[in-house]
Amino acid sequence: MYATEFLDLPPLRAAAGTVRLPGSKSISNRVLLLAALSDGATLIHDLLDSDDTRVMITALKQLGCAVEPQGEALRVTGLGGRLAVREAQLFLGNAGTAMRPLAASLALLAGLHGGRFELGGVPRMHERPIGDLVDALRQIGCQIDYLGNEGYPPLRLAGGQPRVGAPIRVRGDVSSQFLTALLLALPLLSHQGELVIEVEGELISKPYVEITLNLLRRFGVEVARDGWSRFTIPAHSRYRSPGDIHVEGDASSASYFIALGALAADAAAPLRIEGVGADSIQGDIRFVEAAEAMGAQVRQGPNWLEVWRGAWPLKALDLDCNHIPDAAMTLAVMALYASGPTRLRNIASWRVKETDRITAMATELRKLGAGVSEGPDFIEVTPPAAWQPAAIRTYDDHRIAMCFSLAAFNGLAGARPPVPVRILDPKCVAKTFPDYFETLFGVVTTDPADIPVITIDGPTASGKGTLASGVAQKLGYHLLDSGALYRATALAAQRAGIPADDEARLAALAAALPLHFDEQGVWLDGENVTDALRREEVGALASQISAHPAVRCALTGLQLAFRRLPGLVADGRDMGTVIFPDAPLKVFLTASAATRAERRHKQLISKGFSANIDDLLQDLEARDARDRSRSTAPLKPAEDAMSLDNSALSIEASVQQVLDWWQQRRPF
Ligand SMILES: Nc1ncnc2c1ncn2[C@@H]1O[C@H](COP(=O)(O)OP(=O)(O)OP(=O)(O)O)[C@@H](O)[C@H]1O
Ligand SMILES: Nc1ccn([C@@H]2O[C@H](COP(=O)(O)O)[C@@H](O)[C@H]2O)c(=O)n1
Repeated sequence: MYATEFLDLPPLRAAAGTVRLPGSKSISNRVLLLAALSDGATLIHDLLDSDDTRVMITALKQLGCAVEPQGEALRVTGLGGRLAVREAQLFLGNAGTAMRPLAASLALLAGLHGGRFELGGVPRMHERPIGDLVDALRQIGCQIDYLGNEGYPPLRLAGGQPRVGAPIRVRGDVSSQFLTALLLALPLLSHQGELVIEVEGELISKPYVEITLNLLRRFGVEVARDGWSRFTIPAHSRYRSPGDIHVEGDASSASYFIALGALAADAAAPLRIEGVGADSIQGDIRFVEAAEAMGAQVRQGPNWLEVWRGAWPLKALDLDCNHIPDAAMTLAVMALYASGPTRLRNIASWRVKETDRITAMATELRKLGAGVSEGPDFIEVTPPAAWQPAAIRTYDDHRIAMCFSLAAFNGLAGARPPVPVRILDPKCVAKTFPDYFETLFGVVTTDPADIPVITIDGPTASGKGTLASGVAQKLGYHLLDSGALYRATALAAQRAGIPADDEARLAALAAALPLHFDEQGVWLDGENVTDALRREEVGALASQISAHPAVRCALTGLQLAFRRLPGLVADGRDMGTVIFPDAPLKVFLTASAATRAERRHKQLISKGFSANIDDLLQDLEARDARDRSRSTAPLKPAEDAMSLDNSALSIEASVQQVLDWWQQRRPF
């Protein structure tokens, strides 16, 4: 997951490959609760692992429910409609799919068995209405108090005497989650008799209620429905665990990849999406129809989709989106690529989601140059006449972050030059799709020249690696320690007994190095050589063999391959001059020889190597002299490099300086 302050997406061009979707959030949290209310154990497969499911799991554990991993699945041992814990304070983050159903279930359980529960979340959760649900629960005798503002969480659920009686009336035109919460919880009271729920107003987001009914059925509760206005829970309904249950992929998350296929995949190599398809029980699967109406070509199987570009530009749309409220946000970004204005109607629920999504989408789309008009329940988007680079605010709303990533394809819509897109606070995607951006980068391609590179060159022990790693971490970029490639060649040569002057054999060795990098370090032929590479004699040998042009040539392709999305920070001697001469920021890092010898001394001692500071000083000066004087790719600043002497600068200050320079070069 990108836990950076922002993530810059360079202009993207094409998409192909296969995406495996994470589990559906709506299904995951409903299944967790139903499993917890049932008798016996339920083994849940393919559950979504995200912020919203984590708060639900934590809450269930606090309530005394056993939730344990079993292989790749999660085993939930239900409480059988009883209370194991009578008092708890539950933090539910910003998860509406946890807050509403837990509020209903715990209000009933607290009344039936005696209990006291407080439910709260992040500040935005305390701005999301829950009054209609509370009013419905009070009709049957639940005792619920508002601990903050009337009509909003946090809530206290304590006491009361829930009783079956007249039909329970609930509003259906603000959020369908109120009805879902009642449907999931009321079987707890059905030992007293049949329960009837009557919906006031036009029920919105009906497909989500269908998911609820479908899952209740899987857990043994058959709800009868009369249109969308009257629901009957039979007397003596009991939650029965189905034993095993599979969570299908998230259809709302599929929308970003369906859109991606429509924008940037070719018929010869469609984008394949696995986890949802024609058999999906999620309403957002109907996003497929909307995407097709805009021009997408789609082939589907029971649990997969293949999507590629059909009409181009996309066709403008005027659509009632009440049935796909979440996925419809993706349409608003697809609208940037349409032939005219696209109007999305009947989306008033956007205003009470993670943020006021109508206002947020309008504000951010305008930043890209789109014309946008909005009303209480609609948004109309006119594609930009001139695209602008934009830093997209995400409002702690995962869907805003994910759908705006699609704006990075503006080059396909004729933006000249194509503009990058900055996604602020990209980690908000953790709510439903923690590795969304990694998944995206796995199936998109761009012109390598569009992938930004920051080069950091300089003499031995000036702090290049430390600086490069600090900058890469802040930007979420990949890291290339090119010295490690020369050191690995040196180590392999030492082990193979190849002399330092045998250029041909050394080059052949370098060209076929069985080298692999991961979070644990550098692996040579399956052995972790991270520490071995740092030995001084390996560095000295690396300096000798790196003077051979054939060795340098053999390692060039490997270095270029590090230029991957979303960007690269590369350190070495010739990063800015030879390997990445087009890098938009080049830094030449220096420090006095004495300072560098002292730092290297400390570094070696801390790794358990013995070292003498005078010898180190001599060695590093000799190494620098050789690196500077060789004929191929000598150590020198690129003409357009920024010089940084960090002799008296802390690591943090050095990193900040480079980030400041980088920021000045960015168009945001
Ligand atoms: N600004 C700084 N202030 C103090 N110490 C630093 C600073 N920058 C780096 N160091 C320390 O100096 C040592 C050498 O740094 P580093 O390994 O990053 O240098 P390098 O230039 O990459 O070396 P090499 O030439 O071997 O690749 C490390 O122990 C690091 O923590
Ligand atoms: N781009 C590069 C990087 C390194 N070298 C040579 O390798 C030696 C070891 O590098 P470290 O950065 O790990 O110390 C170095 O002395 C250089 O001779 C290079 O030539 N080009």
